Amino acid sequence: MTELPLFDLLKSQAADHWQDYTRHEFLRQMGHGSLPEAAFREYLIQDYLFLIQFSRAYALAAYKSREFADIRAAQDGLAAIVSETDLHVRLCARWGLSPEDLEAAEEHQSTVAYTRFVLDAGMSGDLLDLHVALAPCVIGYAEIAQWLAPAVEANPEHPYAEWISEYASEEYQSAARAAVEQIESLGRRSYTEARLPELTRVFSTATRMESAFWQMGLDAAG
Ligand SMILES: Cc1ncc(CO)c(N)n1
Repeated sequence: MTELPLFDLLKSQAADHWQDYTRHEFLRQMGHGSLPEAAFREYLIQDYLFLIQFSRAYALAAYKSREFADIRAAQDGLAAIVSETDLHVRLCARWGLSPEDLEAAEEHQSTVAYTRFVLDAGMSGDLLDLHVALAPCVIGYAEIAQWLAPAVEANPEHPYAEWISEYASEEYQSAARAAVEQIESLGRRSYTEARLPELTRVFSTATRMESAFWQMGLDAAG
């Protein structure tokens, strides 16, 4: 058993990386509304490709499950990811990009690195390893949106209102709470202290890959 809930323990082990990810320069500029559209556009196109691979990772979580409770958690995670892509399709349509255009885009190395890392962590490990690799994604975005939401409340014309509101929505926030609960549930069943270094490595790597994903957007705007 751990003293802290497992998710909090992992977050504290990776505190510096978590801070870099959830308070990244990309997000500061987004919050101020000064993020160049080119940065957001590159990010959003790559994120669509990212979500295809993340859907596969949730499907892998279903495959790795032995109980319906875990299959349902994977199904709910998969459904949340698939419905998240409506945002991407809607926003990209304004730039004249269709879902086919998005799917035809070339994957950036940051997208390949992050998604294949998560899939590999899941394939080579057990269900807890996989959910730990998935955790920074949904839980981090929920935290980020809570941080940025006041900027939208102060300015309904905020250029990134739609994106921020999506992740601040009750639906997304509750998906993030379910992701924490799933980690705790798996932790109760299969966490041992001997697993902490490897779980920390998986969690930290995924968190670092999230920062690299924001950086890819910033780099695209020069
Ligand atoms: C890179 C990345 N991380 C997390 C999320 C949240 O689902 C997302 N859409 N993209």
